[in-house]
Amino acid sequence: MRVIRDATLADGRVRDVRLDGETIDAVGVDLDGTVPIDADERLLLPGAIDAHVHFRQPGASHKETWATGSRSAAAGGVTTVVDQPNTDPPTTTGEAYDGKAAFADDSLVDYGLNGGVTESWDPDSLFERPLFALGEVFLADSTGEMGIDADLFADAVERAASAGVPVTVHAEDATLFDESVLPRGTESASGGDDDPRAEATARDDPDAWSAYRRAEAEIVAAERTVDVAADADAQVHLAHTSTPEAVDIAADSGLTCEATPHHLLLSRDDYDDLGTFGRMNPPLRSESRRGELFERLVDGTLDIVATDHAPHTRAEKDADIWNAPSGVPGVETMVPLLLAATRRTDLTVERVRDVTARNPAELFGVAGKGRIAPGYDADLALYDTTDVTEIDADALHSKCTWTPFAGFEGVFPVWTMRRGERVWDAPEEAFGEPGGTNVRRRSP
Ligand SMILES: NC(=O)N[C@@H](CC(=O)O)C(=O)O
Ligand SMILES: [Zn+2]
Ligand SMILES: [Zn+2]
Repeated sequence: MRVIRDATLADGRVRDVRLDGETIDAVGVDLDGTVPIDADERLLLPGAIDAHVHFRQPGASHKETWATGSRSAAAGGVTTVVDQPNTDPPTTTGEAYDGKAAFADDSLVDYGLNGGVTESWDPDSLFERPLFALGEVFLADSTGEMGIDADLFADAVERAASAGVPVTVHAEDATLFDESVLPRGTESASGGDDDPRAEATARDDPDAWSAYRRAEAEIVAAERTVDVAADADAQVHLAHTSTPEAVDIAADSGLTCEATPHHLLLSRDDYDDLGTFGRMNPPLRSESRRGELFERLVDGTLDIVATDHAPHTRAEKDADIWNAPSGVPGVETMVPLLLAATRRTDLTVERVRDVTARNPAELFGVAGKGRIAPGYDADLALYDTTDVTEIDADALHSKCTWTPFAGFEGVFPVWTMRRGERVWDAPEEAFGEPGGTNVRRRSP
């Protein structure tokens, strides 16, 4: 059996980790084994579970594919991804689920597939499939225009609850967006010559996106989601919460929530550098809200970090703020950014382990993942925490070829293992073979 020698675990203990095929056999000191893999006291983390990615197939393979997206994941220490339903066709029927599952065969990492909700969804066939979760359920339009109304949302949450499937929610209330900042003639409320909105308030600077999809729209939608979850007695998770208020609402009411690296590390102050490449939903918030969100990462209030990896091409993003698509890539830079942050903030490596692996596995019930312990999958990534690099878009592997984190510090994995198989070897710049499996297809 192979033994990873002298790995430093997140809590600082130095241990050997013995592998039996795809599984961790033992964690201990001076373990016997035939094939040694030297960790040299570098940091060994459980492979991260990114519960929120958009890998764009079917329908938009010019932005990302399962092959490119999953390589980007592996090169960032992520060994499981959860794909969202706003593809083309949307994953709102059993047939669409099966179609996406065929694309996911190309995945280098393990995965879950979510089901989505639109007026024309087919819950009967959809819930026959092994959904990772129902979601993200869009309470406002985002990429894919899958925003739904309150009644359908309540129905969908009830269906999920009776099927025992968790629900993840994109919580923004479009009726609270500030249309006064829109240019004349763009939205439903805009009229002709008698448009009531003052010319002076219309904006076209990138920060206008944050002014438009303002924080209150998320906070109110989060509150409404709490009520819907309680009525249905459902397990509900708030996706990409961008405000400390929404995190607190979740924490106080039995919901769980996630934050993205971009909402934790970027703010409205960064539009000067990012321009329209900084447009995403929910949008970047004030620097003070960003700081309060980061505090909730550090202090344990936040349940998980997930990336909302939402690639669009450079050409697509290079438009005015009202026409650029929403979303930024992130699956490859999540763990590297968080590990680098442990060097200059109060964030601990144990917390990074928990929010990227242990907690997502526990709260979504992912069998056999999220821990370095006997019986768990050998999903592992090794990091040299003294090797801090400056993030460079050219060195990343997403098909979109850009990152909002260029120039940020990152600690990237030396290698990444998916169920015992090396899927990324940084010194060799070599990927393994596809072979990712659907985490909901195995017996618990
Ligand atoms: N976050 C985004 O701005 N965009 C996402 C959709 C989403 O998660 O809302 C995308 O798929 O492009
Ligand atoms: Zn979303
Ligand atoms: Zn998303």
